[in-house]
Order: sequence, then structure tokens, then C-alpha cells
Amino acid sequence: MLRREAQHPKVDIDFTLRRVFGKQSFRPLQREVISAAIDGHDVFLQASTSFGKSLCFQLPAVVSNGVTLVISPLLALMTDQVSALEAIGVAVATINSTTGLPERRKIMDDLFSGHPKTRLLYVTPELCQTEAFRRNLQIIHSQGQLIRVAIDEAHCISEWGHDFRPAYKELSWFRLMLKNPPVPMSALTATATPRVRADIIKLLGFDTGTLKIFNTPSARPNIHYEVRYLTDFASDPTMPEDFQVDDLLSWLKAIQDRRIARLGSDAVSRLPPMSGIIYVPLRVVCDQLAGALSSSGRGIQAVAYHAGLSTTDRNRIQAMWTSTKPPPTPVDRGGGEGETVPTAFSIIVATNAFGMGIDNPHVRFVVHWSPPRSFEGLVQESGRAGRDGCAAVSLVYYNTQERDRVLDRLGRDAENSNNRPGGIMNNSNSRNREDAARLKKQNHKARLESFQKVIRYCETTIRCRHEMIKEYFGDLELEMMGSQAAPVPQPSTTLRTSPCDFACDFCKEGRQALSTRKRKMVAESAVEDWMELSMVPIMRAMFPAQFRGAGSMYGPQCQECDY
Ligand SMILES: Nc1ncnc2c1ncn2[C@@H]1O[C@H](COP(=O)(O)OP(=O)(O)OP(=O)(O)O)[C@@H](O)[C@H]1O
Repeated sequence: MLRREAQHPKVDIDFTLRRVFGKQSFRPLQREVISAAIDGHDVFLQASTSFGKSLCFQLPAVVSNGVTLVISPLLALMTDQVSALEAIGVAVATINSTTGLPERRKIMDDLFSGHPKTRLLYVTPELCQTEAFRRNLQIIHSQGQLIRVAIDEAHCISEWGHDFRPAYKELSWFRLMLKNPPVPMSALTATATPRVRADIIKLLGFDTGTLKIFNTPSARPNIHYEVRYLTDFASDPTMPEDFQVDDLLSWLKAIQDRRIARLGSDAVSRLPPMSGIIYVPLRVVCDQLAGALSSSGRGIQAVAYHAGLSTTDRNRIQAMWTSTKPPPTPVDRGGGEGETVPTAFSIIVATNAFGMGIDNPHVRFVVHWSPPRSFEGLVQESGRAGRDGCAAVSLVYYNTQERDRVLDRLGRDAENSNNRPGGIMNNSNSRNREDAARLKKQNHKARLESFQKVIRYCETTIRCRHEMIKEYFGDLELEMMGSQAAPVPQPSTTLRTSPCDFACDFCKEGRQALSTRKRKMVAESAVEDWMELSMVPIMRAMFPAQFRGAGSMYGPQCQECDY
């Protein structure tokens, strides 16, 4: 496998980092991952959101002769990275549904030339399934010019993963068909559970003897994780209820007050507004909540972002968002008469269409308006915060009614896809029906299990939330697999007595205070009748194993919470 070594006699990766990528130094572990790739190893990198995983295949590609194929699941992710690389002068190309025929021909002519100028080619996993593209790759490989395949968001390979994508499964083709010598591969993800990790390694045909594994802690040390228990129920899930809007406004006010107390109001008024993202479950809630916040008279500029907007609008909002710092434009106080207050907060209210790959360094908080559908989604989405390495907050609003609504939605999704011919396997033409049905069932089971972890995470009052995140993704197991782990930054004080250095509500408030806060959440019994009537029979029929012998529909009695 280590055939490439000779082609990189002495590459100064520090020089390339500064000169090409404009970065001063490597983050902990990046150098090791990059060196392993340059040495021709297969690489598995599981690193937290915002670690800088892209650099770990981009830099090796830039210093090598030949082309690195990058497989990415989202067009938006791909175009972002391609534009960023073009801007720094790297020879990069992409072939996707928006690439015209003349452009495709030009790219392929270069790749077939025997000495391609293109260093990175971004494609979708679906393109890699086509016979024509596979033939082209075989030609490039036979010319010795396909030097690496990098698989971004590699968790999409596994049906046990939250974003399972059938076309990712077909990536096993690379190791099976591109031989003599095999093409080295990199698999990168922030959110793989031990089961998903095992699938990635097996499916991509990694040799565990020579594979280089790297990881960083899954929970981000600079994010304060917090759950906020709601004391009331929403009567209409499509409307943001006043009690929750008020709670959010008072939370934001407390942030602003602390800021003013620390820096003084003059200094704060000259600062750019604080950026945040609020994730909501429905498009209609995006519009309603953005409107409610903007007209609250509290200096909030809020915009809605969801898949129902036109591409132009979405691009405009994203561009505004990723521009380094939004200007402190005054906003309408909402009281008429043109009265304005300085903008204190710039907020995007979004569905999960605004997620993977969003890279605005200045996001200070991510709020989940209701519990996210998957644990991986929670970690991915909250990982949009604090990407500059400074302190940030992840806040989840939780009550039992929302918990049950999500369970209901998961149940209905499962039911709908069971009834839909093809379902999630629509795109696969090489698998028989039985296999497709099995994968579909497994994926639904995985989704339910993942949401149960969200419930545990939110309902616990006796555990550090950072620890729970690390446990879910099996950080310890990764180290036992021989992973080279990044050193965890230790606070300078020796008084550290909490696993996360008090960066979660459990460690900060303590068990007693957290339990008291949670007890104020409206009693579960208020919804039990509704549950019995609507949910339980459906869930019991769909997931019999989850109910067997358990007193509760959420599995056996939870040992980790006092709910
Ligand atoms: N060594 C470095 N020094 C400074 N900035 C860096 C370095 N490496 C990466 N970055 C920056 O960190 C940011 C995050 O990088 P990237 O998008 O690759 O993260 P990621 O690990 O893929 O995160 P996610 O999984 O959340 O998408 C980018 O803005 C990137 O330019």
C-alpha cells in the first residue's frame, strides 16, 4: 500500500500550510494525519466538528502528483469547498448534476492526460456508482494518477448511521476493483458510533494492520451543553408558543446583560451582534419564530432558512451568514414610530437543511427548539457553534410532549417508508429486494435507538453531558483500537473537579439544582392519556422489541436519570 512514499521525497508541509492554505500552524493531530496520508496509508479520522478534517486530505492532495478523488454527500458542501480551494489557487474541479457537458469534457481531458493538473476532484457517491465514471477512474488509475480517495462524512456508509446513503455502500468498489496497487483511502467523520465505525472499516476494505486511526474527543471542550426543561406544553406544534419565546428572550437577555456587565454598554454597542442558530422541526415554525424574535423589540435580527426557500434566497442568507461579521444594523423596536435599538443578536432560525458543513466561525450559540431527531444530529448541529475555538453554548429545549411528538414522527416516517415501494433503497439497482428491506428496517431501528439516546441525554440529571457524548461515540473504544488521539487541553487551574471543566449544566449546577429545574417540567401524566390513545399502539406494533417486558415505551427503566 505504501507505494507513494517515493513520490514525496521531502515535502515541507508547514510551508504548504502557510503558503497555500494561509494557516499559521497545524491543529493538534493534523500533522500526524496529513503525514500518514502522504506516506500512503489508509486513514480513518474521527474528529469533532470544526476540527479541520478537510485539510487532512486537501493538503496531501496539493503536495502530491496526481489526483485525489473526494466523495461528498451534499452539493452545498462540495461547492463551498471547491470555491474555497479555487480562491487560494488550488487546481480543483467538481463533476455533479450542475456541471455542463463542455466543462465535464474539459475536466476529463485533463484527467486522461497522464499528468493531470487537477489536484482534487469532488464528486457525489451516486456518480461513483455509474459504469461510465468507474471506467474513467480505471483509466486514470492505470496511468498511476489516482493517488487517493477521500470519503467525507463517511458515516453515511452505514445503515446504522443517521444519514445513511445507499450509494455510499457501493464505495466498496474502490478496494475491490482498483488493484495493483490499491488506491489509498481516507474516511472522515465527526459522528460515527462504534457500530458505524466497524461498518466503514469493513466496507471500505481497510487492512486493520496498516490502517492509521486518529481521533479527537467527540464532545467539544469549548461548548457548554445545556438542557432547558419547558414548564408548559404547546397546543399547536406549528406555532412557537409565547411561553417558550419568552423563555428564549430572557435567556438571550441574560447573555446580553452579562456581556454589558463585563465590557460596559458603550463597548458592547460597538461590537458586532452575537450570532446564533435556532433549529426548529418545521418550516412554518422557522418563519413564525424568526418573525416573533425580530419584532420582539430586543435588538434581534432573525431570518428563516429552510428547504422551501428559493436557491437564490438560501445562497444569499448563507453568504450573509458566512461573511465574517454581520454589521451592527439597528432593528425596529416593534413599537412603531420607527423606534430602533442596536442589533444585539443575529440569528438564523433553520430546519436541519442548514447543517453539515456550515462553517461560520463566530456562531456563539445553537438552540434546539425541540429535541433533535438523532443524537448524531444533535452533535453535528450544535457543532456549528464555537468554530473559532472560543466559548459557545448548545441549548436543547425539552419537554415530554415534544419527546412524544418526535417519537410519533419517527414512527410515522417508518410506517410511510414501509408502505412506499423502494423506500430508501430507490437508488440502488444492484441489491435484491430482501436486502433492501433488511437495510431499511435496520436504519429505522438505528434512528429509534439514536433518538432514545437523545432522550437519555436530555433526561439525565446525574451525568456530565460531555461524558455522555464521548460514551455514545465510543471515544475510549477508538483509543483501544490503536487510535492516535489528540491531547485534551487541560485548564490551567488545578481545581478542575468536573470531567468537562464545568462546561455543562450538570457539572455547573450540580445534581440537586438540575433535578429541581427538571421537576418543574410539566408532569408527564398530563399527556399519558393522549399517548395511550395515539402513540403506544403504533409504536408497539412497529417496534415490538422495544416494548417487550418494559414498563415504559422508552425501553427498560433508565438507570441514569431520576425522571
Ligand atoms: N490548522 C488550522 N488553522 C486554522 N484554521 C484551520 C486549520 N485547519 C482547519 N482550519 C479551519 O477550521 C474550519 C473548519 O474546518 P473544516 O470545515 O475542515 O472542519 P470539519 O472538521 O470538516 O468540521 P465539520 O465536521 O463540523 O464540518 C475551517 O474554516 C478551516 O479553514
